[in-house]
Amino acid sequence: MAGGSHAEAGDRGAVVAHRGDARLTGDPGPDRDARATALDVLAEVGRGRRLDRAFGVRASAMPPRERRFAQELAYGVVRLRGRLDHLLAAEVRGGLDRLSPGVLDLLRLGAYQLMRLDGVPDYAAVSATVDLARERGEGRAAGLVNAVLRALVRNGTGVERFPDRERDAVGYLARYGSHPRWLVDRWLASASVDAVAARIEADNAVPPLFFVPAGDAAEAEGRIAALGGRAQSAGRGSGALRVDEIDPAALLAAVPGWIQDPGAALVARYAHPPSGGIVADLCAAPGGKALYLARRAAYVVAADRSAPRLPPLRDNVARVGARIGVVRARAEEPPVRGADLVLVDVPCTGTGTLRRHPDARWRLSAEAPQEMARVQERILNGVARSIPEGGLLVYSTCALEPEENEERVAAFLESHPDFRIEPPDELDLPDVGDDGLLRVLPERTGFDGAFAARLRRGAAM
Ligand SMILES: C[S@@+](CC[C@H](N)C(=O)[O-])C[C@H]1O[C@@H](n2cnc3c(N)ncnc32)[C@H](O)[C@@H]1O
Repeated sequence: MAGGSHAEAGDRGAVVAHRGDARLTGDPGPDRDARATALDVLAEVGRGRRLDRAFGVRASAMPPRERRFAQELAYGVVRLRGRLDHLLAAEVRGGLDRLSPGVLDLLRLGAYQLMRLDGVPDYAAVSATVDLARERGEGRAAGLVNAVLRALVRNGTGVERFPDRERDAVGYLARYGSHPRWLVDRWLASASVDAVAARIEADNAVPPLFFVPAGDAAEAEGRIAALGGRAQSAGRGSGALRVDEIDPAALLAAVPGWIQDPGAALVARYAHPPSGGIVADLCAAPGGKALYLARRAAYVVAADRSAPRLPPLRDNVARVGARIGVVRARAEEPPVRGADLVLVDVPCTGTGTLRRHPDARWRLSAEAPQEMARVQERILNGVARSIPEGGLLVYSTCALEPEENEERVAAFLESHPDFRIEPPDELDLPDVGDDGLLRVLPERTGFDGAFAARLRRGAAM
């Protein structure tokens, strides 16, 4: 069973906390609602909707306890889909392909409760799933659901039912680790089984709640304690706090600051604009890095090409009261010239943030890193033209793939010999390598993965 209190970030940076120890209350009503909501969310994800959006819409009006249980179920099933399907395939005669999407989701939901939730007795998980099948008009499948889940109870859901790690590392990592095989193959091409296993374990963890105070950290910690929460530094120079035992909405209402993973915070910290300088953040929505940069800069221009992503960005700026102007613009046609520092936090595969967006692993294709690399190259080359002599350009992603990171930077430097890597040496950040690049690895830090290159235009002094 997953323990402790956790949080998942939504697309807009909104975070909903939940406990891994969600358990039956003795009142079947709320738990039934949570299971039904989780099933609706899974159906939407199956139709191609993003998990955070589907969950945000479906669960926003639920009472907190039911919402946490629904979140544990929906996020948990998506996160461990590969593991669940391996177990279910062994029990369903004829294979999973013969099942309708609705019945497959019901089985995943039931199997997840059997596998992960000690607080839900096996009999309750089975009978609640069978009841849900009947309610959903899947009465003809209720017998199958009952038989398959009972078989799982009998046969178990442990690691011994999966390919052996020594004999079939790819099979073990893909199935027990619940990651697509192409991604496992890709990572194993440049890292050991142990290293990939550690990354996969990090991806399958429920992310804690992290918060960046707008002002003094000690004061923020005091306010969090007064609210009954616990805060401690996330470390590694991120400036973020790990916060437990507190509802994110209560935290945001009472303490000036924003919710942000330390991996993302480290990109903004590493960017390190000149104190009192002008910054342009050209892929800014929903705005976490712009808010962080505004702590040091005199003014930040936060631009994004996406109209629907601008209102949440504006809301975040207004809530914190930061010196940030928001505009709609394409990075290739920057709305400001002559900034001291330009950040392009480009769209990417997001392979560093799979724990926060567990559905992304199933959406991505093996071609995605190359496809994203072409988009990133276009943005980076377009933005470079607006960087003045002596100015700084920071390129960043939340991906872990070399095509999107090191190879992009190498190709850029090759075609732009007037730029060079210039890390912020005065900061002493442990995730900056000897080559001056920032690499935040989930398996090393417990943070979301991130990459950044701080580039100066002009000859070395
Ligand atoms: C990784 S997200 C940025 C996250 C943001 N920096 C933060 O810290 O909250 C990438 C953003 O780039 C935007 N985007 C994609 N292509 C763009 C372009 N050509 N010009 C400007 N923005 C773009 C997307 O709309 C998306 O909001």
